Amino acid sequence: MAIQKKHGKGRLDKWYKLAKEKGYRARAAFKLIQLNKKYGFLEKSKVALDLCAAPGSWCQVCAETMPTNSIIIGVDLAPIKPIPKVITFQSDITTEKCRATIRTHLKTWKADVVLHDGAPNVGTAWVQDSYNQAELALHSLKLATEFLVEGGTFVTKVFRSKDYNSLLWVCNQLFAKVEATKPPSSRNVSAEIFVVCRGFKAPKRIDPKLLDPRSVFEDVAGPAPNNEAKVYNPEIKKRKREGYEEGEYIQFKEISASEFINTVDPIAILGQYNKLSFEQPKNGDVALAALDKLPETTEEIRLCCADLKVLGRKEFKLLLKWRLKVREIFGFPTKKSQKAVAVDEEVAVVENMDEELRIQEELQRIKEKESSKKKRERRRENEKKQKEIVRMQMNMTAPMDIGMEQDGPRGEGAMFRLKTIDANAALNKIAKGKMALLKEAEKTKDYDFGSDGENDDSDEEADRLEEELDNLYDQYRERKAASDAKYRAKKARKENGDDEWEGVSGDEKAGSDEDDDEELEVDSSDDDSDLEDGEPGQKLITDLDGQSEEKDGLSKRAKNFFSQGIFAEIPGLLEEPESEEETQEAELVEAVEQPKVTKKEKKEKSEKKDTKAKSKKAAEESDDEDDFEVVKNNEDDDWENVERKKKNGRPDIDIITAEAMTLAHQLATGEKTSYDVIDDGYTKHAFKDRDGLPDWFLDDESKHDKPHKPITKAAAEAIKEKLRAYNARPIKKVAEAKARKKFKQAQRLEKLKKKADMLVGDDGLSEKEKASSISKLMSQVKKKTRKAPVKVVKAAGSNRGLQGRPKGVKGRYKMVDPRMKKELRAMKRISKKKN
Ligand SMILES: C[S@@+](CC[C@H](N)C(=O)[O-])C[C@H]1O[C@@H](n2cnc3c(N)ncnc32)[C@H](O)[C@@H]1O
Repeated sequence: MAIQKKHGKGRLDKWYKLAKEKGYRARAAFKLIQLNKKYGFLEKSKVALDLCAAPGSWCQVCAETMPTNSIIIGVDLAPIKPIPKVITFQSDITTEKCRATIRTHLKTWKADVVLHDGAPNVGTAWVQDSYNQAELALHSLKLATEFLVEGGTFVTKVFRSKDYNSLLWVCNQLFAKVEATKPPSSRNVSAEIFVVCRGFKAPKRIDPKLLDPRSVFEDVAGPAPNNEAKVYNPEIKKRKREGYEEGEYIQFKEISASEFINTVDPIAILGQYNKLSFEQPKNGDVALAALDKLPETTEEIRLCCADLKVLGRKEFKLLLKWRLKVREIFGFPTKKSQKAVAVDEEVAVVENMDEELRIQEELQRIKEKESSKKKRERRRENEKKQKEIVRMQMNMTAPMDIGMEQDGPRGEGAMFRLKTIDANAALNKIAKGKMALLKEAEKTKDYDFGSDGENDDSDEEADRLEEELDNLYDQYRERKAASDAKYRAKKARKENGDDEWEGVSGDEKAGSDEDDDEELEVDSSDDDSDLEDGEPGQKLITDLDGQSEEKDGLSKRAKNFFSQGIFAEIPGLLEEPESEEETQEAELVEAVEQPKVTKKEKKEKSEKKDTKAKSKKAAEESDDEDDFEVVKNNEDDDWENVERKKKNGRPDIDIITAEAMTLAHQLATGEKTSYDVIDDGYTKHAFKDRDGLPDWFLDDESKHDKPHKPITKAAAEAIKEKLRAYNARPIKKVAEAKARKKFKQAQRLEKLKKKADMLVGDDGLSEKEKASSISKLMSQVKKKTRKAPVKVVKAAGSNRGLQGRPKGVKGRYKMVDPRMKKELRAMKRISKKKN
């Protein structure tokens, strides 16, 4: 069966597109629209309760279909973004609290319609994993019985599972009409089915057992066992109608109706398949053609064959009877005919049955073996994934490792074999494993548009896996961000439009990421933020250091850095507003526009290339480590051995700066031409196709896809110098205290200046007087204001028990208790005596 791609361009089906067009939050909206078209329950409802409503497309449909001023209440584990005219809240529908909240919203009203589209395992409902779909549906039914008005409608989604019939039975006890239907927008391959229950009977008393998952799903008997199977294989176990295997809700199995007639185990077919098909295969099936034409193959039989998973006991009986009839017509052995033959040729029949039995057993054995092997494989894969997730949670691995370790059939990583994972149903298990991890992120996550949260569509599953991986990666980044002050500082600067390195190397920046700026980033960012708070001391640090203003188009830190002595010889470095990277870029553009190169320049270029190649070769010879590059120039000794140790796998920003400096130097001294720079720009990474690649992959790639550029000794020295300067800096508190002191001094000086100016401008004073007053002022500033000593006040007489300042005491004081003083003295005396 062709499964629609849900990734890239071809991922979205028509319902998705339509939902997007119409502004619905999920394509699930169309399921309700179609159900309502068939049964028309919304138009006449004034109060609707939507259980498991996130992201809210059903609420949207209710709001636009129900009469104005209707009351619509939506509840979900996940938050629902506000919808006009809809009351929404976050709660678990299986809890008492949820019930109470609904009650407060509904007050004394009753709901005309209760909707339930819940699906555990999906969306943010990880915590509810213990509840399966049927249990959730039963919980919603329980709420419906409490809030529905008599004659009201209840719509619920159910997966065709072993509990399906039990649930239907319970619905039948409570509603006048119960119909199971599958709207066209629900995919065929999906095991979901919608049960529309109309005419709520509103019984005065409901047996609690009726709505208790334990009793409902255990006590209600399944369809009666088939006797015919016993005839052929008395050993065969009692048939279990389990519906879809756990986690394999997406399987849709179809078998030809003629095979059902032929089989010796009709029960197995009825249990395992979804449909008995009357479609002729390409090579033709005579028996099927005949079967199709038989009057016994009635319309009812055909209907039953169309969807075996919704059949009840009665329908199964009907199909089995039909099979027997057809077998008789076709002359196949039946129970009756075998009995007749048994009278005449007893031995032969026994032999026949034995043979059949043997085959049956053999088949059963093979089947069991295969399924247990599959299970084992699945478990192993899940365990592996689980371990990886744990490792990732502990920051032991990058998210890219997940799913990449195994090679697919065509050599691709497991990551790209979403369908395989899907088919193995490993996804659900993985998802369960990641519950804890995802819980948090899922809480805040926006519902993915169009993925309406069913765990039954293969492409949705695949989409979910991808979403999960994306989420994991986002969480990984968030966690990193949370633990990484540098990252936060950088982010804050970015938001303030003050990203220092933006202009220096825009491209490098993406790759260099958060750790690049090292300590400098932390400190300076702190300073910056403090400055905003208006702390004078810190403002002073920047001001006094002369870093606060941007000049010449260079950022303050870059300017500071390039103003070091080492760059003095390089002409035009500070004046040039453009960074090296920008220059490169501009030159690249220029090169594209003017591709012609003069002969002289070409020659120059090839010479330079040779030199470069030589130096590279020398470097390669002496370098055998991946993250340690030694670059040497054979001609002069101006090159430096630089340890290109990366920080957390990312290139060091200092190295990048050094490379930029080197290039600037080379350009300034004419060692390199602009064409060399252009040339260097054409690496194998330059024109990489990044379309459709996930973020985490691109992020990781960008850490390693930068060609190493040479670094001169001078540049390396500058880096070392910079680091030395940073290391020599006092700790922040000391620096702050010093700065505060300086600031206060400056303030005092400013005050003094003002006063002195006033004195000078005072015409009533002689020059001598002016001079003496100014020198007085000066001495006052210099004089240290001594703090008055603390006055000791006895808490005796009128001061005893006094609260607040004693009379006649000015300045700082301390109350002392004379009795305590005496007692202390006495104690001392006694201890002395004892000694
Ligand atoms: C298929 S989505 C519902 C889509 C919704 N009908 C719409 O149109 O947007 C299934 C929802 O069931 C919710 N859910 C699952 N278990 C739940 C629970 N115990 N209580 C509340 N919501 C639950 C999930 O959070 C998820 O959002």
